[in-house]
Amino acid sequence: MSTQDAREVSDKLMIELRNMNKWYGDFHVLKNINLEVKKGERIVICGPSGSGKSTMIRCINRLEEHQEGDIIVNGVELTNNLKNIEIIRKDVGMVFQHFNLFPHLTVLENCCLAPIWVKKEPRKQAEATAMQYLERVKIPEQALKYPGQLSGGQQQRVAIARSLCMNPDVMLFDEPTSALDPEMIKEVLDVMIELADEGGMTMLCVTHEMGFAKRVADRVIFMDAGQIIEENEPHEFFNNPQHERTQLFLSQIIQH
Ligand SMILES: Nc1ncnc2c1ncn2[C@@H]1O[C@H](COP(=O)(O)OP(=O)(O)OP(=O)(O)O)[C@@H](O)[C@H]1O
Repeated sequence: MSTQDAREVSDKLMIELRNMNKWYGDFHVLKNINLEVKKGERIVICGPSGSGKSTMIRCINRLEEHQEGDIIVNGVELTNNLKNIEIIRKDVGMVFQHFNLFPHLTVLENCCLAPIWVKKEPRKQAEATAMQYLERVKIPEQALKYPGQLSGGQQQRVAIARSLCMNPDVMLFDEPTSALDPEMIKEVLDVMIELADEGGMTMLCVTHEMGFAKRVADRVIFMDAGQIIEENEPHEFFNNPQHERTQLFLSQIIQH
């Protein structure tokens, strides 16, 4: 565990992937994935382009279906018949590379949509909660603007606030800074670091921001060609990578 905070990781398993396999047609994209994530754990997933990182986290959120093995989220086994989709949508928040905000809704409306329609919260309560989270990501003054009127960094902070409004147990981040201009990356990473430091939230982040990984991750997972090749706590992962594919990957990326 990171030494920067006193956050506890509980023994409760929040996510379990057991011998999980997925194909796109004939293409075997995820090969026998086994992963256990404890409540409150913060995991960074890295690896070369096309190695299956996004597909793996999209399976956890039911945006993709797996064909073999088990995925259990917060004690609920995910089947491919959409039966559990509502539970997963409430428990698991996701932040995407391209923000995925609704352009025709204001920031506040974007944040309130799911709490009102999925959780059946009264509008006033949903708006009050949304304003709290917009304050937390430091853009309450943008509440009545439309996404197109905001910078990329601001839009991504709205996307994070929107996810938090559902009060999820797990947050999945799929390369949340890779579509941002360099000067906006820090403002988004700072929000993610704050969220991580508060503790309690289980976080899985696909990112190549290795400074972020060193700062907040309890565990770094390296994927290549659809497999988890190596995992370790950050200091060991970066200073003593075991697998030659990990060594090659780390030698090719910029580390801050
Ligand atoms: N809907 C799809 N149909 C067919 N193939 C797909 C589909 N989505 C992804 N793939 C392929 O699956 C592989 C894994 O893709 P994925 O996006 O999970 O990788 P990644 O590690 O997240 O890559 P990146 O870092 O570039 O986002 C890639 O070869 C990709 O082309």
